[in-house]
Amino acid sequence: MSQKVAVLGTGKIGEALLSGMIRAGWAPADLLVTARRPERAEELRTRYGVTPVTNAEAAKTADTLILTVKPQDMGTLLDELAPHTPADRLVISGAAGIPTSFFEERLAAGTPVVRVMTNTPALVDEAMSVISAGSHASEADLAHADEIFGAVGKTLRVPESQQDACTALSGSGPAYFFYLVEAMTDAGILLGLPRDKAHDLIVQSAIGAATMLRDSGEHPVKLRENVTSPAGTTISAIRELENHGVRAALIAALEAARDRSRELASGNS
Ligand SMILES: NC(=O)C1=CN([C@@H]2O[C@H](COP(=O)(O)OP(=O)(O)OC[C@H]3O[C@@H](n4cnc5c(N)ncnc54)[C@H](O)[C@@H]3O)[C@@H](O)[C@H]2O)C=CC1
Ligand SMILES: O=C(O)[C@@H]1CCC=N1
Repeated sequence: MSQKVAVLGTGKIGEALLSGMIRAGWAPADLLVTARRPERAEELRTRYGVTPVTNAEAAKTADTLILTVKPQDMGTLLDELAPHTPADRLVISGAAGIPTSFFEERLAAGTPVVRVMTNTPALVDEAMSVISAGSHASEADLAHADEIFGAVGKTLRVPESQQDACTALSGSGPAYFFYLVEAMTDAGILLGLPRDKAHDLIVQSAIGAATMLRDSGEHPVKLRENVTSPAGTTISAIRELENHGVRAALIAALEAARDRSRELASGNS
């Protein structure tokens, strides 16, 4: 019998995962979805051929439940699921901050829980998903999570104690790059370029730099040094970045993201 997987709270991340699983060969007939609004559930059925169900039906029917609601909505969802979820279901949480113990305390004793932090490049099969086991999750459970999230990009297993740091780095990471592109495009405007041309120049430079980081085997410092000619243009820009404390700002920013992830664990809204 085929294994059924349900995505509960199918918003941006849930849909990105669902669409990637289908691209990777999962049969839509084996995929269930839940959504708060009926129009959203119908949209998912039309777009992907998956079956919308209630949260309780998903818990009763699916072997694996992937919970992709906001951290602040997780307590309410678990209240709804707990009476209907047998202890042999694999529960995978995609929420920032919430520890596996939060789920273990609210579900039947012994329920296997896996915590995953993915990111939005799941939409283009370039996600970075970081996976950790709760106290009852087996190697087979982790392998199943690897298989699901492997459909949308790379996966990495880490101890749960590192999840908040990973959330700051790769979970939120794409936003920092989008922010940089936005700011550098503004700089292009200041320098007199039309916005669309500035955008294209920066995006292609980002793609080129990202490909070199991934494929060249060189350290980022070496790659940057190769761009930085003596008495040239790049070093003039780097001096301004250092003068404005950009490195320190990035370190502080990621520390703040890590701290916010920790706060979400206590249900802070
Ligand atoms: N957006 C991002 O870049 C990332 C988000 N995450 C995590 O993924 C989770 C989802 O984030 P997004 O997809 O951005 O949020 P979203 O708001 O797009 O999706 C959450 C969905 O859950 C639905 N929902 C809430 N309570 C429900 C319930 N009881 N039953 C059924 N549906 C319910 C909402 O209507 C919404 O459509 C969050 O926990 C977030 O921490 C993780 C990695 C990256
Ligand atoms: O901003 C957030 O809380 C979510 C989690 C990681 C990325 N987005």
